[in-house]
Amino acid sequence: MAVAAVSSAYERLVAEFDKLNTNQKGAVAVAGGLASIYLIRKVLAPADSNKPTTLQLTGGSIDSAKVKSEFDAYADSYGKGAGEGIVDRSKTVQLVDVFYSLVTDIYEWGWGQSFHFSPKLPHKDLRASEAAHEARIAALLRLRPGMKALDCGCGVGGPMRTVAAVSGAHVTGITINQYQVDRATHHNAKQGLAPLTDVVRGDFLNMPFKDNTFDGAYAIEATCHAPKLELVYGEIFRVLKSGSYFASYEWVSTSKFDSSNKEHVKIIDEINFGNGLPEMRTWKEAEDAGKKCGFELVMSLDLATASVVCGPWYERLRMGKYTHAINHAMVSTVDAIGLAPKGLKDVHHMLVEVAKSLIAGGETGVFTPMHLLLFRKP
Ligand SMILES: C=C(CC[C@@H](C)[C@H]1CC[C@H]2C3=CC[C@H]4[C@H](C)[C@@H](O)CC[C@]4(C)[C@H]3CC[C@]12C)C(C)C
Ligand SMILES: C[S@@+](CC[C@H](N)C(=O)[O-])C[C@H]1O[C@@H](n2cnc3c(N)ncnc32)[C@H](O)[C@@H]1O
Repeated sequence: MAVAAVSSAYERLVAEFDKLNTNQKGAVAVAGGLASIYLIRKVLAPADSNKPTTLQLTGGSIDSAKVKSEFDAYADSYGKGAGEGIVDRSKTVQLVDVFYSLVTDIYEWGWGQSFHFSPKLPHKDLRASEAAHEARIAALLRLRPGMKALDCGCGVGGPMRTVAAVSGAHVTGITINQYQVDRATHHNAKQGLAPLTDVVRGDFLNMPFKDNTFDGAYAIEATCHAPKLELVYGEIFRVLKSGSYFASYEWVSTSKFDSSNKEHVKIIDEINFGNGLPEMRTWKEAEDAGKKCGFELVMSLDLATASVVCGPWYERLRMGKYTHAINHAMVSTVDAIGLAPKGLKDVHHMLVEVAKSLIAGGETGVFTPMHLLLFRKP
């Protein structure tokens, strides 16, 4: 029956195609050719051969048979009440580890090796704008050759490779997720940055480094995962040498957020769920957390509103909405025919939805993923 339906649809298409004039036939052929090339590259071998293909998507450190049950347990850990976030905060670190096993391949496949947003720069493409956002960190920390820097929550290492390459400093990255350690180490070696980088698996609330080890530290869109900001800022303070700087691009709610506005609360709830966040802090709470740990506040600035020459930070997500739909069809297909772990389509669906919530957070202005905080250890 399905075969008959496909064959009749095909015949109707051929009949419609026959009715077109020569120019229209040419245009359809070119469009069809380009669409096929896009799909073949994405499914079998994307342009950047370091990216996983659709057929290579995994559940990270999670056994493929357990992806569905781990995702369901992750989803159940979020409260249904307004603004609740992760109900049992003591499970945050473990849930974040699961979250990154579930999303890391999809992020690399659909976004790249830097798991953050960046302001788009004039006459610069996405990669150049991303690199500039990362290089700003090296400048703020005054890094130079011979120094040792810490990347707190390093993902698969996109930012650490830029920071090491532009500054010549050595960068140690820490992430809670073993799969990310393996990916980051692989990319570092492949890009010739092994001598200037190290990646360790560990909890940034309890880091395996001695007091006063680093000449600078940074966190890009990562400390938002801590159950309490003071816990991670306090650890960073401990491992930094005195006189050195800590820079963070923080995920926070802005002054426009109104906790009595149901729409605002819904947007933030959805952002928390689709991004593995225990809760959302205000920009003021983030500033205060750093000061409470002993840091001097040197700079506090929302980069989302500081400069929007080439459109807002969420434009890349808005532009990608058709690609996300095609991606969803591809992931659902490989999931259904058993070529990807069962449950991966649920993970992808969560990301399709969170893209909309992030755009809503940006459009209403209640949320920013790039509030720059620069602290100094006295
Ligand atoms: C800092 C964090 C992650 C920030 C971003 C890197 C990611 C936030 C939302 C992610 C995505 C949303 C939609 C996905 C799309 C449906 C899929 O087909 C391809 C990947 C996405 C574009 C994905 C990519 C990464 C994000 C933009 C958080 C976790 C603190
Ligand atoms: C959104 S990713 C950002 C990664 C990287 N900074 C980048 O911009 O590409 C957040 C990172 O924080 C890490 N992380 C979250 N909680 C952590 C914890 N308790 N200890 C160590 N790393 C953690 C995650 O594993 C992930 O690597």
